[in-house]
Amino acid sequence: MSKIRITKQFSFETGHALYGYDGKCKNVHGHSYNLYVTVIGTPISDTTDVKYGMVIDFGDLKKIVKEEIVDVFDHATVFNKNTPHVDLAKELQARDHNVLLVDYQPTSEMMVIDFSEKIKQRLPNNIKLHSLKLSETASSFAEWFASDND
Ligand SMILES: Nc1nc2c(c(=O)[nH]1)N=C([C@H](O)[C@H](O)COP(=O)(O)OP(=O)(O)OP(=O)(O)O)CN2
Ligand SMILES: [Zn+2]
Repeated sequence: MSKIRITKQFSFETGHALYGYDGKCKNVHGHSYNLYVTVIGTPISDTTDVKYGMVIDFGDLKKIVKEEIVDVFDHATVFNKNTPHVDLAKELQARDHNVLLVDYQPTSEMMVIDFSEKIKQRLPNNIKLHSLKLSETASSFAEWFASDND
């Protein structure tokens, strides 16, 4: 049976700031992120399986990505916890804001690496993460490919 790639798109609104950056993105601001998740596998060939003909049910993929990423990042503001922004984060958290402290500079590149690790650990053994595309503006995106990183 052929290997097939399937893709599901997700969107979420997230704030961030790039501490130490030499441009406007050092300021706290937000993006309407789009995330394209592509997995690869063989469509189920067992005619008695309720998932017959599917690599993975889009709904099952949605559940994984929603729990690991969308529900965590949507309407949160992301700061690098290794920078003085941690003080700002603590102040916001004390005022009941949804703040996410991460162990990296929250660029598209670093976020997509983080997302790849989170999604990979939730996929069934027979399904492989093929690639991710994360766009933060209409003209800017970062991509992760398993083939570049295995
Ligand atoms: N390699 C990266 N460069 C920049 C990132 C990033 O994640 N990776 N992020 C930013 C800012 O967070 C912000 O996204 C600005 O990006 P940019 O595409 O420059 O946004 P503009 O609105 O200026 O884009 P135009 O569509 O060209 O107006 C900065 N750099
Ligand atoms: Zn930005």
